[in-house]
Amino acid sequence: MLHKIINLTVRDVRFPTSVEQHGSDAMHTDPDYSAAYVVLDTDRGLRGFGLTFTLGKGTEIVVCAVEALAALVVGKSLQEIVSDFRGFYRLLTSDGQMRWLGPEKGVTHLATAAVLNAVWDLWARSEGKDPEQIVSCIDFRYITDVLTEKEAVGETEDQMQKEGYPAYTTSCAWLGYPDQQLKQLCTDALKSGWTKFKVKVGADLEDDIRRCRLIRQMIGPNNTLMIDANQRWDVAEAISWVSRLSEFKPLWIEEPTSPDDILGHAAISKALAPLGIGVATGEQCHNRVMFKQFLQASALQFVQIDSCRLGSVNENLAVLLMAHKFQVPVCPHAGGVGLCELVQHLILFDYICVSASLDSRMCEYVDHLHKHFTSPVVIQDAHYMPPKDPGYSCEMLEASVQKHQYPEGDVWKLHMNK
Ligand SMILES: C[C@H](O)[C@@H](O)CC(=O)C(=O)O
Ligand SMILES: [Mg+2]
Repeated sequence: MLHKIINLTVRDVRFPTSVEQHGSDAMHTDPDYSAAYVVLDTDRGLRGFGLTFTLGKGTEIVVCAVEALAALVVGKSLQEIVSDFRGFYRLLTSDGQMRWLGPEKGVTHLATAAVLNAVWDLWARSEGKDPEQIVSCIDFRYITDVLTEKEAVGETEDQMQKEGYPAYTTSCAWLGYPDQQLKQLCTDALKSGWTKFKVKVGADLEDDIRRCRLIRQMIGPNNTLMIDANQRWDVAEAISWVSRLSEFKPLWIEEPTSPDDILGHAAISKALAPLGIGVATGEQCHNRVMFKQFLQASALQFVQIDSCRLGSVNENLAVLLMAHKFQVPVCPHAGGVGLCELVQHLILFDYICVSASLDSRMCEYVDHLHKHFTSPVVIQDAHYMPPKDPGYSCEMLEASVQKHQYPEGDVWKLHMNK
């Protein structure tokens, strides 16, 4: 356990997913799935791998922010960190100068996530953990009015090894896919056992009606449909637009408006409840304090944690526990590179140690870029199977990193010369 961290490297790794419109939505029309990829080296040779997800441009800014945090990590031993992980979390998020850039939001928080994801990976590779130890990593400051440490430790049975955790797919219906591709992908997904599908909406109502009709016809009345607008609308517009799509019976509308508008989400939730449509959000919810207020205001019916938007496992645990207290199901966001690999750990923890329920719960799956990881997710019959390798599953193949490093990797040299 006395692994002293002697070096932190961070690299800008980008995949040109926008070329084929993978990952496209109403607000992010040309996403290049990217990561600020962190490696921690220790004096005893053990390494920790972490990342935070970005969309191409701007990854270099996150890389700078990680570099600015490096001095707080390098020189510490793993034992020193995890014996007071809550304190270490606070050290990273409360640095007297750096916190001015956040606090606990935006680029600095994405950087915090990358660093802490690597620390968690290092810790997980070095030993096993129990729920009490994990809860001791959470900074309860600002949320004790709704959740205390005492309430936080729970237990349940583990059926996951046999059945896996239920998943839904977003990969059939990115906004930039033409109808023919959408049909083909949907046919293939149905054959592979998928029963829950998310469709991107929000750019053009007539297109949405056509695409939702197409998908609903293909999946039939009993499979589940979700729609995702990626923050495209104002509040009133969201209500009227989604009402027009209600005939397709979506389970939820995701990110209908600004991710910061808690009361707006509450108004949308209230208006759409009679139509049987819930509101899902979280992939751009900056921190546990925002989630606290979303829950307090009944502004969301599905909590979408994100392994890289929040301050790593530490802060995600706080949100899982608050969601449990408010009895709101957690359905994590995973649309990005490495997010499926990371978030599978969090959702398994939620089931095994917190919620003990699969009711209204499922984890997002996107079928992109897994081949670049040393321990890619395993999906069987539309379920995430528990990862077997030690660690947090976000180590990338070195060859992939080199090839996709921006701007010097071969992929980008080729791309820029076109
Ligand atoms: C830009 C990303 O692909 C985004 O569209 C992902 C997302 O909203 C989701 O997976 O949900
Ligand atoms: Mg989304």
